[in-house]
Parts: sequence; structure tokens; C-alpha cells
Amino acid sequence: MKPYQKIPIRDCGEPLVPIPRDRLAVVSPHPYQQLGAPYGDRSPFFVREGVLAALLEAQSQLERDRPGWRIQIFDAYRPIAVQQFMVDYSFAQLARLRGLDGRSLDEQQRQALLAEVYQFWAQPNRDPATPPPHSTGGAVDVTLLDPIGDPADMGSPIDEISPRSYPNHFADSDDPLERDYHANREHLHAILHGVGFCRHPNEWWHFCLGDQMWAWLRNVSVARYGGVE
Ligand SMILES: C[C@@H](N)C(=O)N[C@H](C)C(=O)O
Ligand SMILES: [Zn+2]
Repeated sequence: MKPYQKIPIRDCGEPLVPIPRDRLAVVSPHPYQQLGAPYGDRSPFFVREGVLAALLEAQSQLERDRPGWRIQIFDAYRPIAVQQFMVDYSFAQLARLRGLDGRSLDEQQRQALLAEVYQFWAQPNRDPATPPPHSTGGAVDVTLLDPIGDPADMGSPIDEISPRSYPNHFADSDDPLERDYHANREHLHAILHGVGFCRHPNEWWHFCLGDQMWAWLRNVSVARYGGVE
């Protein structure tokens, strides 16, 4: 169990609402839908009402700071079946990357790979006391787009299972390019932190507001968003 999962949840009942495409950029086609993730009739581009308000405020702040720049949503709401699909997919990808056949691993190899996956992905847990962050509508995976519409170079892609994903991975680098990656990550963080989000300790792109991880990182005793199926 991760420490944030011990935080009690008192759901405030806010609805999930669609992310307006005319006001916030989204990755399209959606990467997990393209992989065949089982969304059923749900869409990844929904968040809780309070999260949408904060994202819109962050977008306005970004426009004031850097005209023409936009926040781009890579992923938001995730049904638990999709969480399971993506954990299985990431496990198979990681095994392949290591030259292993994911279906014929011994138990020790399986556990070691799973531990790496769970450094980055939450468990697809159906217990209402420990929902995966994205299943609450209180978590988003985001990056920045420059005025041309190109993603800012953050030095590693979203969802990479590697130390390069740690927010401060390039913080102490002397390489000017890597210093730029860090500055881009810091700018993304500053914009979202300024409107109330907290960043995942291992992922430069994952931000939360109102869920258990947020409450734990903010030292708040109760989370206001639980799982929504
Ligand atoms: C790996 C990334 N896409 C992500 O969302 N990670 C968090 C922790 C999650 O699975 O909830
Ligand atoms: Zn995330």
C-alpha cells in the first residue's frame, strides 16, 4: 500500500465534466484509446468540476506569462478497467525492452518488473478506499505547447518507466539542453502548483487536485474526490 492510500476520502459529490476542447488542448487521438483500452462509453477527457476550474485558471495564467503557450492534456479520467489494461500493457512493454518474454517469467522476475511498473502506475484497485488517482477525476497528465503547437521538450516522453521521468532528473545538469528540459518542467509545475495542483514525486507530467495523493502531499487530512465508475 502506498502512503497516500491511507488518507480517508469524503467525496464532495462534484460531477465529472468534459474538458472543453476550445479552451484546453488535448492529445488527439487519445494514446490509450489508440491502443484499444476499454473505455466503453466513457471518455478520458473528463475531470471533476473543481479540477476543470483550476485547469482553466492555469491556462489563463500561462497566457499572461507566455502569450501563445497552451496546456495540453495527455490523459485525465481513467476507468479502473483502463488502469488494468495500461498496467498490463506497460508490464509487457517493459519486459520486451529488457529482452524478456512477459508470459514466461519466473516469479522473481515478474515481481521485479511489476515493482518498476508500480513506481509509475497506480494499482488497478477496486477497493473504494484506495481508488487509482485518475479514476477519481482528480488527476491529469499534462505538458506545455509552444505558440507553434509543438510540445515543449521535457527531456523524456510521458509514461516512460525510467529515472528520466523524475521531475528533478535534469536539475543539476551542466548540459545547456538538459537545463532547458528542467526549466520547462519547472514552468509546468509553477503554473499548475499556482492554482492548487500537486505533482507526483516520480512523474514530471502527473498533477493531482483533491484526491488522496493530493491530500497526502498537501498534508490535508481528508481527500475530497473518491473513485467514479
Ligand atoms: C504513469 C502515468 N500515466 C500515471 O498516470 N501514473 C499515476 C500514478 C497513475 O497510474 O495513477
Ligand atoms: Zn497520471
